[in-house]
Amino acid sequence: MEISSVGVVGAGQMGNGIAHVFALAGYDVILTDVNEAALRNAIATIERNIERQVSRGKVSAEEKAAAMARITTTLTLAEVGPCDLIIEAATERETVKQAIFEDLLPHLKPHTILTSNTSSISITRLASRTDRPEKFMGFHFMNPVPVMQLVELIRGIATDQDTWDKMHAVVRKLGKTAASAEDFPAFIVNRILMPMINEAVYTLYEGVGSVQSIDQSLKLGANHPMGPLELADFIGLDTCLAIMNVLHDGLADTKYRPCPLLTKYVEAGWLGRKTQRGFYDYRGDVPVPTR
Ligand SMILES: CC(=O)CC(=O)SCCNC(=O)CCNC(=O)[C@H](O)C(C)(C)COP(=O)(O)OP(=O)(O)OC[C@H]1O[C@@H](n2cnc3c(N)ncnc32)[C@H](O)[C@@H]1OP(=O)(O)O
Ligand SMILES: NC(=O)C1=CN([C@@H]2O[C@H](COP(=O)(O)OP(=O)(O)OC[C@H]3O[C@@H](n4cnc5c(N)ncnc54)[C@H](OP(=O)(O)O)[C@@H]3O)[C@@H](O)[C@H]2O)C=CC1
Repeated sequence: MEISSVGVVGAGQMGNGIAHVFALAGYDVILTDVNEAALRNAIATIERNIERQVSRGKVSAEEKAAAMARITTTLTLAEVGPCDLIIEAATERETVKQAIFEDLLPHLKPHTILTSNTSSISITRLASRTDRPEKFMGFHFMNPVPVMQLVELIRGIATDQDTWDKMHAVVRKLGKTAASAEDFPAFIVNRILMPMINEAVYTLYEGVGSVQSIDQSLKLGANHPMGPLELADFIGLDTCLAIMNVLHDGLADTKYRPCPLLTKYVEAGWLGRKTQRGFYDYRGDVPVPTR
C-alpha cells in the first residue's frame, strides 16, 4: 500500500522539522503533542522555515501554501493512529516512548508502519512492546531536518524486508539519503558524535580550555560547522545526556561515562538553546559563554 498520511508524535524541534519535510514532499501530516503551546510553536516555526526557503528561491509561494495546508495538529494521540506511517519524535526517554506506542495500538490500521526518531534507544526493545515488531523500525533524522541530507534507517531484529524497503522509498521521495544501521546503542551517527561532544565537556570540566577556545578549536582546527559545545546546545543537553546514558548502560564500558558537568547543566534545567541557556546564554543579542 502507498504511504500518503504520516502521523508525527512530539512537536519539538525534531517533530516540527519532520512535519515540514513530509508536507513539502506531498504527504498529509498530523502532528500531535501533549503540550498545546508546542503545537502552536511548531506551526509558527515551520511557517518561518519554509518562508526562509521561499525567500532563497528553493520553494515557491504556492508550494509553501500547499505544504502548510497539508499539516494539521491535534492534542489527541488516537487521531494519528489511522495514518499509514507514524514517526514518534517525543522526548528521549524510553518510558515516554513505550507509553506512546502502547496508547496508539488500539487505534492503528493493520498496515500502519511504526517508527521512532530515537537518537539511541533500542528499536528491538521498543518494537517488542507493540503488536507489529515486523512493521517497526528506526527512522532517525538529523537536526536541522530541512537542511541535513542524512536519514539513518535502523533495522530492529524483527523488521521485515517490506517495511525496510518502504522506508528507503520514503527517504528517496523526501530527496534525502539513507544510511543503514543495525540496532545497537546510539546506532552510527551518535555512537561516534556523542562521545566527541562528551569529551569536549570533559575538556571544559578539567579546565583544559574555555567554552570559547574549545569551540573555536574544532571550528577552525577541524573545519566543523559548529563547535562541539555549540552543537550540544543546539541538540539539547538533556538529549545528549540521555544518549550517553544509553551508550554507558548498553555497552557497559566506562569510556562512555557521561561527564558530571553535563549532568549538572541538565539538573539546572540549562538544556541549551531550547531553554535559552546551556554552554552559552542565548538571552541577549549574541550568545555569551557560561564558563
Ligand atoms: C542528536 C542526534 O540524534 C542526531 C543529530 O541530529 S546530530 C546534529 C547534526 N547536525 C549538525 O551537526 C549541524 C551542524 N551545523 C551545521 O551544519 C550548520 O551550522 C547549520 C546547517 C545548522 C547552519 O548553517 P549556517 O551556514 O551557520 O547557517 P545558515 O547560513 O543560516 O544556514 C545554512 C542554510 O540552511 C538553511 N537553514 C538553516 N536552518 C534551517 C531550518 N531550520 N529550516 C530550513 N532551512 C534552514 C538556511 O536558510 C541556509 O540556506 P541556503 O544554503 O539556501 O542559504
Ligand atoms: N535534538 C536533536 O538534535 C535530535 C533529536 N532526536 C530525537 O528526536 C526526539 C525528539 O527530540 P527533540 O525534538 O530534540 O526534543 P524536544 O524536547 O524539542 O521535543 C520533544 C517534544 O515531545 C513532547 N512530548 C513529551 N512527551 C510526549 C508524549 N507522551 N506525547 C507527545 N509528545 C510528547 C515534549 O513536550 P514537553 O516539552 O511538554 O514535555 C516536546 O514538545 C528524541 O527522541 C531525540 O533523541 C533525533 C535527532 C536529532
